Amino acid sequence: MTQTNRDVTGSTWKRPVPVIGDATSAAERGDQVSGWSLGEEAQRSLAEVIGARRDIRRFRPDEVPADLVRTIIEAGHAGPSVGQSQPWRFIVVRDRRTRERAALMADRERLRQASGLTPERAARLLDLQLEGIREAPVGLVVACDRRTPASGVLGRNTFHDADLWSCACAIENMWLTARAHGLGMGWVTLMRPTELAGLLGLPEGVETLGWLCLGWPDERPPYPGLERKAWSARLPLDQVIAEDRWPLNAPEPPLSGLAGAAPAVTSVPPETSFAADDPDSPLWSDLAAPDQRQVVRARDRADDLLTPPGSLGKLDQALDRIVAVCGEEVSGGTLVLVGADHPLAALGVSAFDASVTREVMSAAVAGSAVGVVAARAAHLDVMVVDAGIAGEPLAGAHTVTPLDARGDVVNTPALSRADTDRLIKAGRQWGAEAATRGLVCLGEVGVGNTTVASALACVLAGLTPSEAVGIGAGSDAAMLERKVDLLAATLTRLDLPALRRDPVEALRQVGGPEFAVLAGVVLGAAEAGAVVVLDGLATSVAALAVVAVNPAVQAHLVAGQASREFAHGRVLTEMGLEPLLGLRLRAGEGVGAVLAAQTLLTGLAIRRQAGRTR
Ligand SMILES: Cc1cc2ncn([C@H]3O[C@H](COP(=O)(O)O)[C@@H](O)[C@H]3O)c2cc1C
Ligand SMILES: O=C(O)c1cccnc1
Repeated sequence: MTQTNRDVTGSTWKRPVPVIGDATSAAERGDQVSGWSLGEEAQRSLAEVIGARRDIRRFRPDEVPADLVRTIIEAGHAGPSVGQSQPWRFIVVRDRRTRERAALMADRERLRQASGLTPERAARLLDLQLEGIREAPVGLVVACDRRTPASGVLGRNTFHDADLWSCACAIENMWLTARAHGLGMGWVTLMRPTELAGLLGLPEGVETLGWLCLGWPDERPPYPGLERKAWSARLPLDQVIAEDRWPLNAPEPPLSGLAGAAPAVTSVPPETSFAADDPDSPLWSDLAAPDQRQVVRARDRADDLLTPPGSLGKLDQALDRIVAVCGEEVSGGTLVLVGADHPLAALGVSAFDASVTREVMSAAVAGSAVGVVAARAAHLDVMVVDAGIAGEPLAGAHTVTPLDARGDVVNTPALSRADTDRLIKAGRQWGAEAATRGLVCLGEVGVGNTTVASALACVLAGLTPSEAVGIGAGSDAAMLERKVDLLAATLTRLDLPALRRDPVEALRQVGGPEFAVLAGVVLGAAEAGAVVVLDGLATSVAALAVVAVNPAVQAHLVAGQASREFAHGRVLTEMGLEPLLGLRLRAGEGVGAVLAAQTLLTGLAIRRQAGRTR
């Protein structure tokens, strides 16, 4: 039977066209099923933008106009969301300290990930620049407000995570829009979600999807960076398409990517890895990480060298850091060697008698201690500091000693608060002084101080006593056991979360004089525009106290080496620092820092003198 448009009266009526919503008729839609198309030009443009979208990790320092940021967020807000719930909230982060802290979280996580890979894969990962949080002038965090019960949102009762997918759609919209405008975006999920939530003060029930870096790109990759670096390849399309059902005999995932990846994080992450903001703290500083213009200029210069970019590996990464902080001209430096005795030594934690501290420090002043000889051979200056060595003040050394009674760490605080503050202050001045002569290398002497350093590592980096102790200058099995027991006893008298938020108090409770002075040196040198080269566990844990208060200081640090102390690696990871050398040193005295400085100075000479390509 043929259909007609006439009704029982034989009439045809005019179609009522709605004045709101869809005005098309069924007839129109049936006559031209592809009539909703935006046309070939739009299709071509869209395909072009999708094909040209890249994850950007290198940014120019130029500002992004606020209206452009808004345009991009508008595109996100135009995205699809489950039940039109619009669960996204866009946090625009321009605050320097917040961005520096986020960058530090990513540095830390990068090292944690590498530690779970095969050595070859780890090396490849560490060569990659994985994010540009510090560089990008804008950080954008998409947070998903999940506090609406899933049952209250159309379509979420069955797929609970559809709200998160909605946020991911918003991100893709923003990413494409940024690309169309010539802006680069990089999506960073290399950080612990709970740490990022803590950093941004997100309430319970609000989750982030990571951190988006936004800025003008300082790379224009024609294809994905991870392909360019031979990390992974795009899968053939047919390998990812199945018909009707999951294919039989399909290879097990992962089809590509992180072979041998680290297991997922299982330990409970700390609430926050940073100290409470306290401008009255003697470790507080207004220091900013190096200006991104300098960072990019340093890299621009390195890109011109007559050698493949990054050919010096880890050394190149450290050199980029130094050049960004203080330029290429640095050709010298100073070893700041700080010594002190420790009441803890009386508890049998060292293979050597406490008198060795004075002996070695006297040799340092005379120019024949191992660290000082190394420094002289590397053409570095030496500054020797007596921070509390039993007996007369050490002739020929700078002196700042505790005035109040000292404790053994295990049962009583190591220092008084007044002494801690004073020692930090003195170190800060010496650090500024040493900074005028180039690299500032840290060294220490103090019989028993690897155990003190372990105690600080427990407090500041969350290590357990058995993770924190090492052989020091030469412990045997019984001594190691005793050290673990003493540390365990120490921790029972402390309020660990409170101490973690107050690194000065940590230095006072479970530190000692050279740690406080070294922390001051780190801060003073960084503030004066120098790069500080760390040595072993003791110097590194002193630096950690400073970084916990001021994330910007991290950009001024180079980890000279990974020492024999197991905890050293963990402390460096906590600061997001990868050690330059791995010589299994257990010398102390700044030997590793000096050897690293020598290598760094050679690298700087290459940067200054090697052939250029324009
Ligand atoms: C002769 C001598 C010279 C040193 N120079 C540095 N250390 C290193 O060892 C000490 C820490 O190890 P522990 O905690 O096991 O006592 C610190 O003085 C450290 O700098 C030395 C140790 C000795 C014996
Ligand atoms: O790792 C260190 O810094 C270390 C190890 C042993 C002795 N002194 C220092």
